[in-house]
Amino acid sequence: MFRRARRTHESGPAPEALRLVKVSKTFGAEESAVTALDGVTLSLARGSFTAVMGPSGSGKSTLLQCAAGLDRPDSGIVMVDGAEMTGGGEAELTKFRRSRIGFVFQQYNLLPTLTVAQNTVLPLRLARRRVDRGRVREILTAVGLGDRLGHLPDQLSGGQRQRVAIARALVTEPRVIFADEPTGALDTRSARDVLRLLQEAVRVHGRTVVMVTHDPVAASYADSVVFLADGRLAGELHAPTVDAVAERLAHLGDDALMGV
Ligand SMILES: Nc1ncnc2c1ncn2[C@@H]1O[C@H](COP(=O)(O)OP(=O)(O)OP(=O)(O)O)[C@@H](O)[C@H]1O
Repeated sequence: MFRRARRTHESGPAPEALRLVKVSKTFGAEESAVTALDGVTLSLARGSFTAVMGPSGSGKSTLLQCAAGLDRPDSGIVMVDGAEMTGGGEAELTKFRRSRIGFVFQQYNLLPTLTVAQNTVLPLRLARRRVDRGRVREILTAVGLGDRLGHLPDQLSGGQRQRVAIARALVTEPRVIFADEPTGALDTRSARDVLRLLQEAVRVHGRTVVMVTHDPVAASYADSVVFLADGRLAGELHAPTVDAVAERLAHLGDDALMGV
């Protein structure tokens, strides 16, 4: 069962959208075991935009997958919007994801035989929720695709496809949107459009966004950056600039090389 956390004082800190407590995940067994996450504890406020960065293999995608309920940690607790996600069965987890979580992937993950509008409403259909066509048109217009509702994905550019994916993530009004390298396959200008849309989801619509990226420019659109190294948190940077992020990343590399 998903347990709802008891309310604490009204005047307490900003409500949390996401909390991870000592989350660990190991792949493989014995000699071939790889600890991808090693006791990660993290708390993100509602309405925040956080980038997750770190060297290749540091556990970023695993963190996102576990936090989003796409994978299960071996131990630890994941709470989304005050409800614990790590307890229930598969059906319950799916329901939980559909109601509270949106996803944006590097390769868009659109269904090729469905139109832009049909791809966008897919999460509503899967959750058997009502489709408000006016609202769908509004969301697609907001991402700059108001005149592409009937197009198929292969009639769109990469940037346009990613904007459909963002519309699809927004349509269920999720608490948290997880984005795994959302600009990894895009040119600079399309990447900027996508990052601005994610920023707008946070600033205008109060969503919480967690984005894995390798790119210091992309990370600079976030409110803060958390760094991972060897499956552990390795620092945080608020109001990140491109230079500050790049410098911190370079030092993470040094630490890894020195085996720190
Ligand atoms: N399904 C899996 N089976 C076995 N090992 C895995 C699996 N997924 C991840 N790993 C291992 O766990 C570690 C962390 O991987 P993860 O993909 O989370 O890192 P990452 O920081 O996202 O890397 P990258 O930046 O290269 O995408 C790596 O050593 C990886 O090889």
